[in-house]
Formats: sequence, structure tokens, C-alpha cells
Amino acid sequence: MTQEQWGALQDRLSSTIGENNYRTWIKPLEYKGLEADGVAVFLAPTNFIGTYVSQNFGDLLLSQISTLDSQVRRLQFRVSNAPRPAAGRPRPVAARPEQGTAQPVQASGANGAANGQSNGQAAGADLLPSAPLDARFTFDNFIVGKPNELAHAAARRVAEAETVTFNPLFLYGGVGLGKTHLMHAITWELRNRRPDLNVLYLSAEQFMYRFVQALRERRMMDFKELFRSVDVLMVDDVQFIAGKDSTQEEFFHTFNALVDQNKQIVISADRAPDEIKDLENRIRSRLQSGLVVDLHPTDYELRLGILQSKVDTYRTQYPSLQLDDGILEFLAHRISTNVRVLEGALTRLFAFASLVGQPITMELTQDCLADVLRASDRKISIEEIQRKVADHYNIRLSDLIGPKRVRNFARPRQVAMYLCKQLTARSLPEIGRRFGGRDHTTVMHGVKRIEELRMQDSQIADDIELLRRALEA
Ligand SMILES: Nc1ncnc2c1ncn2[C@@H]1O[C@H](COP(=O)(O)OP(=O)(O)OP(=O)(O)O)[C@@H](O)[C@H]1O
Repeated sequence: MTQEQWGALQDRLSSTIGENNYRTWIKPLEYKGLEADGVAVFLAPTNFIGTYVSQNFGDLLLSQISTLDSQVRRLQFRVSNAPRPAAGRPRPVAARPEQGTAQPVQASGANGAANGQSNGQAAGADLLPSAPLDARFTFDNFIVGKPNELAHAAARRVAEAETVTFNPLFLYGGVGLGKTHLMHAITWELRNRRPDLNVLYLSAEQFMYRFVQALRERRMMDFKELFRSVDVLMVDDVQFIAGKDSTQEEFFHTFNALVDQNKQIVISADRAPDEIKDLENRIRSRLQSGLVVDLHPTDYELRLGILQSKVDTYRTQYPSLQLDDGILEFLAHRISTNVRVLEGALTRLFAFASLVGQPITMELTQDCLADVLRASDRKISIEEIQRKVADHYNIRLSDLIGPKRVRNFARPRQVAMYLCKQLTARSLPEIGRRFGGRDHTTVMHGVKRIEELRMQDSQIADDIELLRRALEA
């Protein structure tokens, strides 16, 4: 690859990965040239930048460069003005960069062709690399609404604060509501603002695999040392370690060591700490010891905001596409499952319309998204069930949810709990919460009671059938 080609490629990269990322990570690189065996060498001003680019953009760079120059097989990032590394055991790749330390940071290859170890990859680099970040998951691209404003504010605070304010920050919420997006956004922001910090982002599953790898290779000391050397630890989907005893144990020690050093920890999960089963109590209480915030299910306004922002992005891709008024409102009303489904629907709609070369009308939308619309139609909410049941038994919604235990309210309440269990994907604790903060054992008891009564009492069986049909209609 020539310097001219690299220059042209850089322009393209800035639109692929975003101006911010480009300025922070790619622009500081200097292309040195092609060496033997198809190794394209880049100089990075610090070890940190080299490592970061290699881990996060290595595959993308390699695939683009190899289409320009088929001789390029691998990329190598070296620290500028530094001599080639001396033999021996280099320090961990992700540790803070030290001036003048000699080392090629890490080789990368889309097909795994690069063998970092033989190129001087640092000990432990395989245990510590951050998981790749999605370039789209930034704060700029995160739409804030009532259901997520608290989570967003807390995430921003962690990303922008100079000191640790709450530790850990625990973010939780249902599927596709933006947990990972916020985790990545915090990581991007920290890396942009504080490139001196060693920010490690990974999923709980990756934490476990690296722990198991360290055990297998008898490298626990490396593992402990490396994980304790990070400045900010971000662990996604922590519910994964539930029931995995030794991983939990190690996680607990890592967690404590970092908190003791006043290092920031951010955790995400699909439910609140007290709802994660098979989690040791000491971990549960550790997780609750900072700030726990949840992402609520989206509301109509938030969905509409997200759709509008996506449309703005698509407009650059499909500038001539016409979108009739009312389509976004229609989608925001009808698709209330999660943001991932909403985004997927819009992507499909735009792709379809551009393929057939037609404007996006209501008819085309209904046609193209028939299956998605049907699937979300079937989605029944706890509120709907509560309302229908209260109407059916002719009682007030507040009495259905409230504390009174008289039979007139208690039985319909149990019927409603039973239907929530049957017709929604909500957990027992969540259902309990929505019924005036009741315990999950109360819900379990109610559901069981109705299951029994259905067999014995034809009136109850009929009520349930009627309600189910009304809800599914
Ligand atoms: N408020 C938001 N603004 C813009 N995009 C959003 C928002 N919330 C979610 N998304 C988008 O929805 C998709 C799903 O979000 P994400 O992967 O963060 O969900 P999650 O909560 O981690 O889900 P899961 O539990 O399945 O891992 C992503 O493409 C994300 O960018």
C-alpha cells in the first residue's frame, strides 16, 4: 500500500467509524510501509493507542487494506521513536503506556493469521484485551427519554467525572433496551477523554473464559495481576456468572481489589441484583453497594425519537427515498417490544423500499413488516391484563393491585397474576412488583392456586378462557 492509498483510505475510515474515533485513534497513526511477509507497519504515538487500534479496528483496517493491496497479510503497530523490542518478557499490553518503552503493540489479523506471541505480544494480552466496541454505540447516538433518563445520566456521570462517585454503577433492564449501548458509550467516552486510563470492557462470559484459560494454563498470578491493574472495569451481562461458583469467587476478589483501590466499576445485567438467582449473597450485596439504576421499557415518545434519529442516519444512505407522514408514528405505536426489533424493522423497510425503488407508504410498510407487526401484536402487557381482569370482575384497578385481601379482590388478583405468567415473559418478581410490590412467592402461590382451581371450578376455567381470548384478540 502506498502513502497515497493510505491517505485515501483514511478519508473513508472517518466516515465508517465516525469523525471522533477517527481523530482519536486513526489520525495519530503513521504508515511506515510494507515489510517482509506482507506485514504493514504503523507507528503509534503511544502503546495504548497502538493496542487500542489493533484490538478495536484491526480487523476493519486489515480487510480494507488488503482489498487495496493483496500483498498485505498482517498489520503491526509499533510505538513511534522506540527501538524494536528486546527479547524477554514484555509488560502487559494494556498497562498504562510508559514513555520510551520499546514494543510492537500487537499484531492483528481478520482471519486470525496474526500470531501475536511470535511478534512480541505482551504476556497476558490474551487475558486482558477489551472486547470490541460498536462504533455506533456512543452517547451521541443514544436517545434519551423518560424510561432511560436516569440510567443515561448515571452513565454520563461515570464517563465524565474526574473522581469515582458511585461504585459500582449497576445498570439493568430487559432485552434490547440499551444496556450494552450505554456500556460501550461509557467506554468510548472514557477512552476519548482519558486515554491515560486503562479501561477494560468485557462480558461476564469473557471474564469467565479468561479465568478458565488462566486456570488451565496455570497463569492465575498473571490473571490476578492483570485484572487488578485496570483503572475502569466494565462487565456486561453479569447474570451470566450466576451459579458458576469459582468464577463468582474470582470476580468477587477482583471486584474488591479494584474498589479498595478506588477504581471505577460498571456492571450491567438483565435484572436487578436481588433478582439474579444463584448469586452469592456477598456478591449481591457488593453489587448493590453503589448506584443501581434500571432502563424501563420504552414508551411511545422514546420509540418515536429513536426512529426519527435512525431515519436521519438512513437519509445519508438513501437520500432519494420518500417516507410518507405517519409511518414512524405507526411503527412506534405498533412495535413496542424492544429497540432492537424496532431498529430491525426500520432497516428492513428502508432496504426493501430502496430495492423495489418505491416510496415508503403505509401499504408498503404493512406488507414488508407483516410478520414483525403480527409478532408484536401478540405482545400483551401486564397493565393490559390488569385492566381487562379488573373490568371483567367489575372491580377497580387500584383494588386489583392494592393490599386488600378480601376474596372479591384476591381471587381476580390471582387470576391476573396467572395470566401474566402465562401470556407475558415477565419473571415472578417482576410480576410481584407490578402488583403493588408483592413478593415473588405470593405470585407463585397465586399462580398455583389458579392452576388447581381451573381443574375444579368451571366458572374460573371459563373466566380464564374468556380473558385469554379477549387479550389475544
Ligand atoms: N435509547 C436508545 N437510543 C438509540 N438506540 C438505542 C437506544 N436503546 C437501545 N438502542 C439500540 O437498540 C439496540 C439494542 O440495544 P443494546 O444491545 O444496548 O440492548 P441490551 O439492553 O444490551 O440488550 P440485551 O439484553 O439483549 O443484551 C442497539 O442497536 C442500540 O443501539
